[in-house]
Amino acid sequence: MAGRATPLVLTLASGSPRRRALLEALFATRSSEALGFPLKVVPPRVEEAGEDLPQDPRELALALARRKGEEVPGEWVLAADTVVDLDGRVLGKPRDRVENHLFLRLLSGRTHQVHTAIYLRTPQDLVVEVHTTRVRFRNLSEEEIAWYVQSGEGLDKAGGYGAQGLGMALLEGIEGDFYTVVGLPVARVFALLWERGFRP
Ligand SMILES: Cc1cn([C@H]2C[C@H](O)[C@@H](COP(=O)(O)OP(=O)(O)OP(=O)(O)O)O2)c(=O)[nH]c1=O
Repeated sequence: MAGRATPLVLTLASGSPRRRALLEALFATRSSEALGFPLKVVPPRVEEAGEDLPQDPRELALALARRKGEEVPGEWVLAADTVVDLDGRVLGKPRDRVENHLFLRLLSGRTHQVHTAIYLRTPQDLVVEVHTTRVRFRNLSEEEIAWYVQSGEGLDKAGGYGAQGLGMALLEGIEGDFYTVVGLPVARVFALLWERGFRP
């Protein structure tokens, strides 16, 4: 249409339904516009393991977010990676229910860190940074852990739990941004987009 700028589209380089839902919530005011929804989702195909990856949990999150973002074409591209860090030990997505149980036993009664790295490529620049939130778990009984694990909720999530779901029952407290735990520091992403002229 003459005189009207082409609306900007952000490509989310992620297969995570959580990241998608958070961005959709952020962009909700645009959902009814004839201009179209400013979000496109392209899950990256990357290997999230390998000897060439850093051991340090924060560096690992940064390397993986970068790897995901570089995989996906587009002018405005956002990728992220979330790592659960228990005193330097990385707890990824549990392989199965047995490992999920083990992870929760490790997390029980202790404080861990959740690092979410973001990679934002824009027409102007590239921002790669990591955000950290501290999460404290209650003392969990074996029975409680078994109850949670059988729900299956933790299986596709770093550390084996979802703070936004049933996992809320496991938490004693959170210090920092909640959305960083769930997979995307939304307010920071919003600010970065806004500063660069992208209006969600
Ligand atoms: C700790 C925690 C993690 N998670 C999720 C967020 C991420 O989706 C996932 C961590 O795995 P990631 O590898 O960061 O993301 P992903 O594999 O789900 O998606 P993609 O790589 O395509 O972007 O764990 C929660 O949903 N809630 C939580 O409380």
